Amino acid sequence: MTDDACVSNNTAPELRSVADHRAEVASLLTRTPVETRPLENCLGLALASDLVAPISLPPFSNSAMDGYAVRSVDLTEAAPESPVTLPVAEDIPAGRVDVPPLQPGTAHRIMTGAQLPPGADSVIPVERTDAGTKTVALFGSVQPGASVRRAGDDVTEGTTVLTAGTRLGAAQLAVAAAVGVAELPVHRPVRVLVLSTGSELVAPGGKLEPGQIYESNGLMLAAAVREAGGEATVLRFVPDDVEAFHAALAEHLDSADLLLTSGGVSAGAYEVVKDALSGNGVEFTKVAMQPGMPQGCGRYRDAFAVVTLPGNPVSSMVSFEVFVRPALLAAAGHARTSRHERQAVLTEALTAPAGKRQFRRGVFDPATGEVGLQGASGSHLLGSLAKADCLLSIPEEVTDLPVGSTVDVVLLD
Ligand SMILES: Nc1nc2c(c(=O)[nH]1)N[C@H]1C(S)=C(S)[C@@H](COP(=O)(O)OP(=O)(O)OC[C@H]3O[C@@H](n4cnc5c(N)ncnc54)[C@H](O)[C@@H]3O)O[C@H]1N2
Ligand code: MOO
Repeated sequence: MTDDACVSNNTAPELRSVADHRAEVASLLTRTPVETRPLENCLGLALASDLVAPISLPPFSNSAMDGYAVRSVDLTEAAPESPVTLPVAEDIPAGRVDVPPLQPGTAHRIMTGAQLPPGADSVIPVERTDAGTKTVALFGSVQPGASVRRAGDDVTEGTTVLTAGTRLGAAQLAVAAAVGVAELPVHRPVRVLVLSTGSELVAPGGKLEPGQIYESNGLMLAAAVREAGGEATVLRFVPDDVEAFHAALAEHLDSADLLLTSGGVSAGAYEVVKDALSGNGVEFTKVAMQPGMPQGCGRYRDAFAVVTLPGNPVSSMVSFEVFVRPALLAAAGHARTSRHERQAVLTEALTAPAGKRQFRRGVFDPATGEVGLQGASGSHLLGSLAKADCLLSIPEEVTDLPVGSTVDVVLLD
């Protein structure tokens, strides 16, 4: 989510703006240290310094096809009705290291990826030959360079192949391996302690009594942290004892960078998160946003950073997207901290509260550039959230959007 998506001067005066709260959350997390990891342990992490290619790719000129390495001048007269026949002097499978030069008037049988012999300038695919092994009939001419992958035509030795801050996904890890690098300097993942509170919560799989619900925020937030390249540990705490809450946190003081809580922060009589963290470095506030109004953040007893998210599942997830995800990515060294955003055409009318940035769930159609709403605005509508692939970001001053309006959408996948 870019800064522009949320900056507005039209925030309700008693509320903190989305941009201010996001900056506050981001300021709590410092850049994680750099460590060197084997490639297989780098998925999703950010590269800490530029990767300069120690070799070129391809490292040597090689064949793009299974066929015959030839000199194109030897085939100028070749045609389907009048093939040119050449002796097959060598067989070159991929991996052969002693490749003899090609003499004029001969062919080498060659496989995809095998070194092009000196003297050859092109490869004719086996389908355009009689596939002979002693002599071969070639049914057409070839251009110089045909079916040849030149040394260095992909990556040149000594050039930057990946820049610092790049997220290491499958393709990035593959190119590092292809240039022969076995380990990379990366920022250590941010370690997040995910805590959900609420005596109404029952672990999925258990039996529900009337008044109880299954716990879902802990799993959701831990998964969101992991998707953003962080490490998550989930803690569950039943809210009746502030001292027990502090004792539970004390066990993790040295092993977490961020405590992420959900629930227990609004105006109820039993708000353990608020009771335990107020006065211990955490400030609670209301942000001009819907869902996600009750928020809190700070530094717990000069140790880890704390972000308290509202308990309603959609509020929790949207708050994670807007405040926590960009901060986690920045702290872990990622150059790109925002989702892809674009403008889309609304297929149905909507209304939004004045003075608050509203995030509605939607489904975006990339073929038409249209977006439809997925469910109503209620912050308990987890079923709708699970079907959505984008958030519509509706500015603070906008209260009505008719069908056909242009709206900003944040793409979630
Ligand atoms: N009088 C007021 N009441 C409320 C206000 C307010 O300003 N004044 N704000 C409302 C808004 S907006 C929100 S959002 C919620 C936030 O409440 P809390 O963060 O204190 O969350 P809880 O009360 O603990 O829970 C809210 C809701 O979410 C469910 N929940 C909580 N944790 C989980 C979990 N881990 N897994 C699944 N579901 C969870 C919980 O059962 C409640 O239904 O407050 C409004 N009220
Ligand atoms: O503002 Mo609360 O976070 O929607 O329901």
